Amino acid sequence: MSCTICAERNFPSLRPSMEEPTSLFATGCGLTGWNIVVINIAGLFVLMALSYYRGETRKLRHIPTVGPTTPILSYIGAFRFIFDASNVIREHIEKVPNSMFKVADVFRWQVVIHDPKLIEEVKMLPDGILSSFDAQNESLQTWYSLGRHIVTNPYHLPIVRTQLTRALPQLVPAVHEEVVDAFDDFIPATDGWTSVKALETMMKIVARASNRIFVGAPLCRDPDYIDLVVQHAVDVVRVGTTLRLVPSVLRPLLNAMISHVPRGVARGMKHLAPVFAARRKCHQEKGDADSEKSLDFLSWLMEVAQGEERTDWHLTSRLLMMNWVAVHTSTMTFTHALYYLAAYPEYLKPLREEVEEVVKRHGWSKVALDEMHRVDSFIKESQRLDPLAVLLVNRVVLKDHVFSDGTLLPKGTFLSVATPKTHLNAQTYEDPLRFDGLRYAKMRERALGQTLCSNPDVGGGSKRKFDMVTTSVDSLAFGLGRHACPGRFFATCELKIMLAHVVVKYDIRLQNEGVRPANRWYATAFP
Ligand code: HEM
Repeated sequence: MSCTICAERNFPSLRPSMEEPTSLFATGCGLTGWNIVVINIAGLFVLMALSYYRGETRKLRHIPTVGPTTPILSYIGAFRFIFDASNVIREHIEKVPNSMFKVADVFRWQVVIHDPKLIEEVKMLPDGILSSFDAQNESLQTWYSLGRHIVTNPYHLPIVRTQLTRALPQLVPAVHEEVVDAFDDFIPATDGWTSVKALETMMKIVARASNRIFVGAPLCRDPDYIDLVVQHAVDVVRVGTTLRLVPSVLRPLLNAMISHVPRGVARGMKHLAPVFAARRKCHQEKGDADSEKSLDFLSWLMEVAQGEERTDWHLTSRLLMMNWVAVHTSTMTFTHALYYLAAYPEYLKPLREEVEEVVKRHGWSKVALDEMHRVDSFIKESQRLDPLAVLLVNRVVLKDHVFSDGTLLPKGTFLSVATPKTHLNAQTYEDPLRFDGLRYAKMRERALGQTLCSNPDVGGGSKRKFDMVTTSVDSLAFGLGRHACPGRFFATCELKIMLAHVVVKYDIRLQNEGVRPANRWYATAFP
């Protein structure tokens, strides 16, 4: 797949190859299509019998299904779900428009909610009824693939929510510097067009920019470290998806046999141990009052970690996990936006004008990013049409719960929210299938105009309502409710800097001009 960043201003060109899939999961697990089929067939029969006799089908009989529900036949649906989840979900929404439904995943039934009223209910339900952690663990066996210390002690979450988000005004210039350097390294300026593999190149740029605030420079530029953080995430997913195929009693053994994760942590320690040692030494000499203390995630982790979490091994594994949640998600999101930009180059001019005008007034700062409404709108519109997954907001029901439409979801049910229904709702979004890069900027202006007309003193709510960081039933790309992505404030800054840099520095076009490469999904893509 391809885009080009071009000659007009002596700019280089960015042109990813046509064969490159847009879904990381398609290649990311390191499994070929046939491997996936063989593994799934092997696991299929064991799980089919187990799940059927565990009575899951019986317990969820009252939830409509499109297609067969009997054992064996339901697995035809499950295989379709793996390779064509997006269309399976859309078909279900069309055929069962007024109620939740269930789809056969290879490993279980998955109940899908798409009615906006019920999605609001999901958002409000407490962790005691709907668990996000159990859903992550179930999908990717995080207990094994990441380690139980991460699952049982998620102390990184408040750090992402508070320290990272609050430090953004200080961090933005550093992220901008890293983005500029990384683009110069990977797509150096030339007089002509340069062909670039988008996903692969953006992955390295995102990994560098993210690690500038995770571990700081110069480590964020070390090619072996960058290769490790990208590869580690792939290993975690490969291990997690494979472990799901065997009964729980066999998982510790299989994990010990197939996991590369401990090897990844050991490789990471080679890079990180000297950094930890230097930071500890500095702390011993200067104490808490050190005014030159590094402002990065590693420092916050070292400050907050308790007990065994303070060891090099635990700190390294937590930093690799942060890379796992941050780098692939941001790369996928940015690559989609880049493809839209390449497919609709008419947006280059209005985006460029906005960036140049705002940067002239505020420099490359957080204030400037907050004023880049067109850039924000462009990425958000891309997320609306191409979120990370067709099903998001994954939760496990911990206690039997009756929804307001009278549907009972028994304990143990795996539920998700379908993105197409609300993201493509014609009542919210005019001409919803069309890509309109300035859609949210226009919606914001309209709402702000109306609010200011009715009361010139208000308008604060409208100001942020259409921003990328704001989650709602109509904008599910970052999830919803108390477990909505806490890293979205940082991710938004990083991706806006990247897009703003691309539009002022490059021209861009697709190898196959005007034709946006088709998406490829593995199951529902990212959890
Ligand atoms: C564009 C980039 C990103 C996208 C689209 C994205 C999307 C998501 C989604 C959909 C979820 C699940 C939300 C839910 O279930 O309701 C999530 C969770 C999470 N994300 Fe992100 N994410 C991105 C970047 C990041 C970054 C950069 C970080 C860290 C700096 C991060 C940290 C996390 C964490 C820690 C969770 C788990 C939250 C919890 O369990 O409460 N994400 N993300």
